[in-house]
Amino acid sequence: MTLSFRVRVEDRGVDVAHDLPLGRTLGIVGPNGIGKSTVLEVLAGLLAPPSGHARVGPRVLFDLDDDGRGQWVPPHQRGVTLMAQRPLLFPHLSVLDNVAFGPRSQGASRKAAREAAGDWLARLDADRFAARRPDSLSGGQAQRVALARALAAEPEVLLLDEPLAPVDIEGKADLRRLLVDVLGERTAVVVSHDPWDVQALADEVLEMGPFPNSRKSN
Ligand SMILES: Nc1ncnc2c1ncn2[C@@H]1O[C@H](COP(=O)(O)OP(=O)(O)OP(=O)(O)O)[C@@H](O)[C@H]1O
Repeated sequence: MTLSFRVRVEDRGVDVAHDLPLGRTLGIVGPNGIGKSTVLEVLAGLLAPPSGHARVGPRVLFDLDDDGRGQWVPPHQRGVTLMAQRPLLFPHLSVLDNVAFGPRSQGASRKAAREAAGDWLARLDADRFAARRPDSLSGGQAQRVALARALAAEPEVLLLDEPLAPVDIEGKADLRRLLVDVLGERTAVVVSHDPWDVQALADEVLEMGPFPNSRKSN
């Protein structure tokens, strides 16, 4: 069973395909502006591509022919969570309620959602921020909270866009270790500029080059 996709967004010069066995992590690398974030946005359902397909095992995320006809599943029904480059936390909610948002919107009771949020924050060593508002956090702290929020939604596929970019050099090694731990047996796609991060986190690498793309696996 795989996460298989072909993502084509011609006006952004993007045309890539990959088959990733479920439970593994794909690293996407390539120069600025080549379309790495675009691939994640399409998989998450935030950007509707003109054509192409993506499946998680037998489950279709989208499957569109060259005329754009076919199936397109909306973001909240995909079981796919994107942690974007800038952690987009809700400013009016506490850290705990930000993380509880995913389970809550999936139908968990307020108490159960908060418990799950507390557990994830503890696992990411961020439980001491639980009562704070996002605007009082540093970039690295906010990134841990954003990661806890993404994981608390229990996605089948986790997409991470430059997860270590806002973290300073001291915090990087710690967060990288946590990521290695939480990515474990998870199906994930990680975009990163940093070869160390890719080496540490990814089982396979998709290298995006000028259209048409080049590919490699390690
Ligand atoms: N919202 C948008 N509307 C139109 N074009 C966009 C939009 N976002 C990105 N692009 C264009 O799509 C192309 C791919 O951008 P994308 O952000 O996916 O690249 P990237 O590889 O993730 O870049 P970086 O490494 O700088 O984050 C670029 O040419 C960019 O200018």
